[in-house]
Amino acid sequence: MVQATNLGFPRIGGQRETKKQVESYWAGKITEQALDEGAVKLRAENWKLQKAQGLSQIPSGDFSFYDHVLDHSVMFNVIPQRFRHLADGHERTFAIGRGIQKPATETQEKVDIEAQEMKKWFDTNYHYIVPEFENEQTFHLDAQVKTVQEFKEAKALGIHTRPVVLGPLTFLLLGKTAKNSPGLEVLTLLPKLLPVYEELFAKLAEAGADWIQVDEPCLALDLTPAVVEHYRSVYTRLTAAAPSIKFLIATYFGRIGDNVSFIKDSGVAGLHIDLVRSPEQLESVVANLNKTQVLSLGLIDGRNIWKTNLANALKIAKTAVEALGSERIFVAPSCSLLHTPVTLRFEKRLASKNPELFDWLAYSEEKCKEVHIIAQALNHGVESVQAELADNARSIEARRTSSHTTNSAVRERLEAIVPDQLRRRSAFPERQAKQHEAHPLPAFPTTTIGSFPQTKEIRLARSKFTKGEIDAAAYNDFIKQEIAYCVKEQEKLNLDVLVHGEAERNDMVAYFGERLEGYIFSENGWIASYGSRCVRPPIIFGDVHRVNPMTITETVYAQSLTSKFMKGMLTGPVTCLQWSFVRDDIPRSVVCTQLAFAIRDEVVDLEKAGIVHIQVDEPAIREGLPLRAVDFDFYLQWAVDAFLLSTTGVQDTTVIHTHMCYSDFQDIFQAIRRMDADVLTIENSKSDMRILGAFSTHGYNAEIGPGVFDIHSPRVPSTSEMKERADAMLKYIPRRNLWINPDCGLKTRGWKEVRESLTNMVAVAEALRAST
Ligand code: MET
Ligand SMILES: [Zn+2]
Repeated sequence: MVQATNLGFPRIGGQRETKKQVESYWAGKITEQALDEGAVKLRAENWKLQKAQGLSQIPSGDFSFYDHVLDHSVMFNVIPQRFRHLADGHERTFAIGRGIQKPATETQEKVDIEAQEMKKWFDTNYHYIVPEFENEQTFHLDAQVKTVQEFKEAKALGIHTRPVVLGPLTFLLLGKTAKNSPGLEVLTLLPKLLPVYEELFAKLAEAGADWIQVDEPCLALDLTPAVVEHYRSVYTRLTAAAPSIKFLIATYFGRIGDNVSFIKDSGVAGLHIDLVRSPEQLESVVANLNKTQVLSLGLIDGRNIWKTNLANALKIAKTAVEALGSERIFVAPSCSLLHTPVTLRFEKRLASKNPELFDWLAYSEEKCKEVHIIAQALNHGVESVQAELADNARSIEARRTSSHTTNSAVRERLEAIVPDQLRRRSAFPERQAKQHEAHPLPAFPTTTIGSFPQTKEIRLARSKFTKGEIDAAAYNDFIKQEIAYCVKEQEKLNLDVLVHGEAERNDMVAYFGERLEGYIFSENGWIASYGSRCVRPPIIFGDVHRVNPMTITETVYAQSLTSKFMKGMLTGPVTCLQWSFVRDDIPRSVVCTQLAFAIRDEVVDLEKAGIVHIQVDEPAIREGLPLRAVDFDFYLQWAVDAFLLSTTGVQDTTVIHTHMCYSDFQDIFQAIRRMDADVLTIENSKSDMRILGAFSTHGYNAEIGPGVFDIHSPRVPSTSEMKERADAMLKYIPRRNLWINPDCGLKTRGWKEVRESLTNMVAVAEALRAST
């Protein structure tokens, strides 16, 4: 029998219950016990729901309040030095993720601990907390052993689950070394780490687990033969130590490639591969399995919201069944459904207002159903799911032939691109001279990345407006007041290049999507981004184009309130692409170019309206980088071209800024240079200056503002700590090129901390100017 399985279910809850509870807990509104009870309830619902959709292998241990990588760090006692004095429990886990700051009281000294570094999870917009290892690292299982607990919890409900564990190699490879342990090779920690994994697996076996899913997404990366050799020895050892357990190694987000070589003799019982991203790998993987190993087919896209073409998926599955036999086949989503919204059940508006498009969608719940249908068809013949397959075929055909997805004017404009549309008029040095002369600024100019606190009041006004409780005029007035307030605050802070604060934007991509043709919006399509934060990616279903200006009114109004420079703020084409659910019927590069034209039109209009500084954010450009080096160039070519297309329509004196955050930029260094921005503000505050080394070695000559403080943490950075960072930056960056700014937008923070942080930040610039 082919098994219908899943790799992981979203943990946020169909109506973001987890997010709401975690945030209430942080705010002191609910107790730790209530928080735990909420989670128990949600896990039970998720398991039951997956069962009801017909899955036979359901994951457990995939839940998390904050981040599953952080949970593994905690479970294995990988606690950075600065958090070790805190008692174990949620409080400490959250502290590692968010940092903590408490004022001194009579009985207690002040607490001020920086959060642990956060990074993007492979090529997704999910962020994980980076494990930090040191030379003297010890590992042991914590008292809770979350994975075992959750397995038992499901068992008590009568649901036998497949526990999910992050594999030891990926866990180590995703980590970084602590400051006190430079040069530590993380894989040398394996001998110390593996006994703890053995203990964990023994505990799971004792609790009754038979299959365990071990996630090793690093297998989709380019690995050296030495690392693959580690895979071989690690899994040979782990499987021998747990003979009653069947291990399923899960890879996803790309092809396993030659790394598959260790699987055959490693003792593992099965392998999961992503056949959505890399359908071509099926044959070679089949050839590399031994005579009993199971192949889990990732046939349902875990990264997107479109219905699966079940006929196609079934065809692939049948080839696999013919090769291996049905006992050796699992059907599954391509990766954990963490990256897909929970259920279409609450998409009421889309269902009634846009039934055509609604019919094309499948969220996690519906994807579980698709897995089941494929397994049924394989086990009991297509007749057994005739109606489901027919309905799916009808829906796929309707989307394919819909008249709403193509626009011939857009297609023609794309055909007509000429090279001049991809370059500025002069090279950077010449532009810089002209810009400094035409629009002088003090040395070490200060600015922010764009957003200011999205307060309760702002959210309330927006929600009233959306519900029709206030009209557009009232809402626009409200936004104007917010802009005025934000401008005034920045003047008081004495910042040099101001922003309007983005009060009118719920989300930096959705805001533009709502103003572009080709996009549509869900009501409840939330996915986890970091910690408790969720995002609701807009959906690109058709050819994208701009009908009207999108940001001119707000920017021009903001400029009218100040004699300082007002920076226009736009989201770049690659980020719009990356943070949307993108149509899968034309290449991503084409969609990206369509977006680039829309942004280009806006940039040109901002310039016409007298705006001198224009920022086109591309925080997601690194995130879109393919996982394998051979695929880099192709992506970077079209992605950077799209950025250039969007930004080069202006005169030399117009200052183009871009911003990037939370990724390893070293890999795309040449591409960043080719983007040819005049000013690059980049996240750096938690990365220990690693990026700056690359900027100086590779000779980056444009202006740059490596963030001097981390905006994800509620703590207020002191002037001295930021000054220290800025001094270190000056070792790499010439004085005339250094900007002083936070590492990202401030929308998640409160005004009080923002004021305090920026006061300290402006003091850094003043101190730098005073010192020669
Ligand atoms: C994730 S990057 C955010 C950039 C945006 N302009 C902001 O300030 O919020
Ligand atoms: Zn950012």
